[in-house]
Amino acid sequence: MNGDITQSQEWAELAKHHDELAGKHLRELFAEDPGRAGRMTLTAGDLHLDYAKHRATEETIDLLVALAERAGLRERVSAMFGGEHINVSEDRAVLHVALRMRENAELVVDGQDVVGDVHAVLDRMSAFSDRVRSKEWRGATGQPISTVVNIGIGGSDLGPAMAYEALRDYADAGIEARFVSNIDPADITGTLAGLDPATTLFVVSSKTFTTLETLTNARVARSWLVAALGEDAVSRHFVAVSTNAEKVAEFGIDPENMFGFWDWVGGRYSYDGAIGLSLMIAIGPERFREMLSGFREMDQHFRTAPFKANMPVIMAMLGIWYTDFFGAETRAVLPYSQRLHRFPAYLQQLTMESNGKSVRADGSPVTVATGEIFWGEPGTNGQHAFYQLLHQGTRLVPADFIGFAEPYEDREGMHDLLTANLLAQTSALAFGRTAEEIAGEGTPAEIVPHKVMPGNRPTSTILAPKLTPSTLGQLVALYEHIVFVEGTVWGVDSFDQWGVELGKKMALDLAPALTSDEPPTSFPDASTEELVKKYRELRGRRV
Ligand SMILES: O=P(O)(O)OC[C@H]1O[C@H](O)[C@H](O)[C@@H](O)[C@@H]1O
Repeated sequence: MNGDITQSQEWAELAKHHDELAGKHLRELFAEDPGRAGRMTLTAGDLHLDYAKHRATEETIDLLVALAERAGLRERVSAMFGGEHINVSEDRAVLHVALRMRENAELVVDGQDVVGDVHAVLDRMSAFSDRVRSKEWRGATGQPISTVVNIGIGGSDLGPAMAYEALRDYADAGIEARFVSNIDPADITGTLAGLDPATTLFVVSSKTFTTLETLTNARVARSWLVAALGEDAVSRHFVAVSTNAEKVAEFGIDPENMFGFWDWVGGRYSYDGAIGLSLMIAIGPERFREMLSGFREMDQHFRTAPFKANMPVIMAMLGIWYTDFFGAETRAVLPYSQRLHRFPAYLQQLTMESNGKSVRADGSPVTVATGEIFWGEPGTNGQHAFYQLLHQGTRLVPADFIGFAEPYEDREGMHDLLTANLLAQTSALAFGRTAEEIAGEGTPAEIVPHKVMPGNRPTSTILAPKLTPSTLGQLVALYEHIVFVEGTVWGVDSFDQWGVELGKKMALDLAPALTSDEPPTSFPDASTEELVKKYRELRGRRV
């Protein structure tokens, strides 16, 4: 819908329903309807979702689905998959879903054979990965590659870094991947530590190939390599992933060794394409394609399942429910999988860069909160750190718990203990413990209030058989589509990120004030002036 969805009948009905439901405890909801535990579940591909522990009834779900309909979600989904320019502020199509379409699918957008081009790049990536993995590709001294270093930031780092960590059990060619992103020199220093230039391959990943951090790190890596092996070694040790062939050539990387993508893939939606090259080298093209089939499975589900049985739609609409009706500020993502330890960080960019917007796609201001704040850590570590606030704090923090039935490798029953923790936490969060229950255990009266567990804290539980390339793809696509649905309801452009531009430009403008021999004379503001002076003083520069 155009305009302000909060003015719709559907929104008003949800507001009214919220007034009726907000005072109800999950204990009551389960007592009134014990069958909800069996009914409020969904399956998509290999993922099983339990959403019974939400402060919602079937009526809530109906009303939320009606809101999604009202927002025009159906048409928006067709528009995205059909290649319409739904990224309006940049006048671009939004086609990360094309990165995993089957080779025989057809999609021509703005005169471009999108699927053909995607598969041509995938084939080149596969051929290159195979050469590196089979040791046919050799470094300048004739030695095979043992470490791939991805140099990128944001979407050109978080995706492949998260996925490599998630799938490192599948890295079977003896090739380690490392990731460097920060312009803090400590990052590249740590990344290069212990590496042998002769066996190191750098993948410089940048959609624009203009990003300060990435180009700076790439230059440092280049000097490190050249110092050891000479200028001629560069072409054997540097490849690039970018949409900008000209800048890649300018940097001195042979366009033959560049893997492309297109402006219709947003950085944070890009690791299932060429940005995933370092991951593909580590786990192999076959596993990478299994991951793509997982993405595809979720795409298919999202596209075809009725909204009431649609996992991304239900999870997204529950996100709207808590954000806009309960006033929740954040959403925790708690993977009970050490391998997913970078997943919350990855989701932070995916969700917050996409939906952290104050104006709608047409430029008009939004009238409700947008953009959930995602955060989290793997269980059980989080339990021993911040779960106290989740259980007994004053804030409402809806949480997504993610678990797997099979470990890649178990040790003395540890995996079952891990899962027992997940289940215990969601149960305690939902149902808590009353003062009577605690007093009944003989707890002294003055301690009882401290031990009361209020409960009524909502969670989703996602269970999958095992963390594999395919289930990872399903999981990532699930959240991509959650972002899409929420963005559609809020009416924002989930595919631009103008808010990060100003800071980047100001950093470039400010750099000379820090480094100049002469004390600078102009500053953006009085506070920054003081800080620049303090910094110069601490660095021993003239003030
Ligand atoms: O891939 P690049 O062009 O180097 O961009 C890297 C990152 O930088 C930007 O500041 C954007 O906010 C991100 O969306 C992007 O992923």
